[in-house]
Amino acid sequence: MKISVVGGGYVGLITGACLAEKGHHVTIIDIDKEKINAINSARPPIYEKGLEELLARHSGKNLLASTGYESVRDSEISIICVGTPMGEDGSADLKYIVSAAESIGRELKNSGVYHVVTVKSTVPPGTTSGIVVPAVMSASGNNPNIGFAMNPEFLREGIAVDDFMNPDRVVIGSDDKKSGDLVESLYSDFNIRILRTGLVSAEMIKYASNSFLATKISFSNEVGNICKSFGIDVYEVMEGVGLDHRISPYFLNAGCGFGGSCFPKDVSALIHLAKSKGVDPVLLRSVLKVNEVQPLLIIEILKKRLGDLNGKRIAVLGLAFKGDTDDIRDSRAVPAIERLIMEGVDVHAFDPMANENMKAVFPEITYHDSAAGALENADGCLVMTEWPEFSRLDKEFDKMKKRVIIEGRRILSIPDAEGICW
Ligand SMILES: NC(=O)c1ccc[n+]([C@@H]2O[C@H](COP(=O)([O-])OP(=O)(O)OC[C@H]3O[C@@H](n4cnc5c(N)ncnc54)[C@H](O)[C@@H]3O)[C@@H](O)[C@H]2O)c1
Ligand SMILES: O=c1ccn([C@@H]2O[C@H](COP(=O)(O)OP(=O)(O)O[C@H]3O[C@H](CO)[C@@H](O)[C@H](O)[C@H]3O)[C@@H](O)[C@H]2O)c(=O)[nH]1
Repeated sequence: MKISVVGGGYVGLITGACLAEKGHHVTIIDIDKEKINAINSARPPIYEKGLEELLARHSGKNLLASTGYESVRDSEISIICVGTPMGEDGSADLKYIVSAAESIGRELKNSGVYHVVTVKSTVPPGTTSGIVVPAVMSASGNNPNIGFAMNPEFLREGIAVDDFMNPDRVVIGSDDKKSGDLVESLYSDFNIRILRTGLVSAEMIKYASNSFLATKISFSNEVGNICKSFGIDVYEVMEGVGLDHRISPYFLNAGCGFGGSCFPKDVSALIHLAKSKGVDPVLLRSVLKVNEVQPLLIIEILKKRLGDLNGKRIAVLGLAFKGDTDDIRDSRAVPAIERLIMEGVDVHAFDPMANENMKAVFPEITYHDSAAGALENADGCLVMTEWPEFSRLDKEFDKMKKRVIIEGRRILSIPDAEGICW
């Protein structure tokens, strides 16, 4: 099938590359020229396991990239994957969605070929029918050959290719059968459960899924904080809790909280949606509250161990919002470093992949190429990201003045680290 993917970020690029791997002819459209050039030269603009190989196999062949929307006219499906960032009031900002929908609509003017516009971006319920449909229809001169669908994406960064290729489920929302059927045909050889719903349910499933996962994490963190005060190991507790198949063992890892481009943004958007209808989302508000406080707790523990932090040298290991990515969006390291700077700390940071990205946020701190470099002469150390390579650290901590090590993620394998909530 000929497919146009609009937006070549994490979701669009993975979607495009994976659909090319499935044999489709894909054009990725993005307004960012650098990204387009990178994709066309088979250079991944983001780090994602397996992406380089996919681009090497398909770029310039059945995977093309362009800053123009011309390919839409020739495609049977366009998939909107542009960003829906958090607005100032916590709501989802839909300006990129509107502009993408209008551009798609313009290309479909007078086209006699049936085309389905599919929204994959995370959007509030009602967006596809209330914003995308009118924008496309008006720009296309009310072309009757256009259908609409909503196909939320559940991939995780770091293992995005594997998640896209082997999802737990595919959700396809449509208000007419023909549109949904065409999108479903994209997944015909995926051998997984496909759930067909209306447009608004598909949109809401994404928010409810992310909010539930975020709730599991905040719940574990709260239980962890209680456990720590009793000297109980929350990881042992959650192992026991997660053995109940009604709960499952996943997303119960306590620590310094959830970051990333999705959980904080999507929980905030759902809170905003609830309030707009006069519903008070008590639980979701608490999920965010626990998450805001959690990274600051690690600083409190550090203070208990070291006293006044002013002038102290502190190593921060891990800047990415989780392991296996260079993405720092809403990383829990950000509020922690902000607080350290406020306390007058000399911050020495290391991340295997995210140093460069963090330099744009905190140009004033010192970055190192290795954990050992950051730990040299440090008074204390905070571990903020679950990078697997941190589990091999031990002798490196001997470079510190004294081994005062606080973990925000359960990743170290040394006996003398103190956990944030264990
Ligand atoms: N990142 C994830 O893990 C993930 C997973 C599932 C769903 N989502 C959702 O998918 C959507 C995209 O997220 P992302 O992380 O890929 O965002 P991103 O910021 O990495 O990428 C968005 C891309 O869209 C491009 N863009 C913006 N306006 C455009 C336009 N008018 N035409 C063409 N391109 C345009 C930008 O240049 C950018 O490259 C969001 O709604 C997000 O919530 C993200
Ligand atoms: O038990 C856990 C699991 C995760 N995290 C943290 O939660 C955040 C998010 O992790 P993860 O869900 O693995 O990463 P994302 O790539 O943000 O993926 C989430 O957000 C995506 C965007 O919507 C969804 O598609 C995915 O299904 C959803 O897992 C990270 O900071 C993790 O450190 C924990 O603290 N404890």
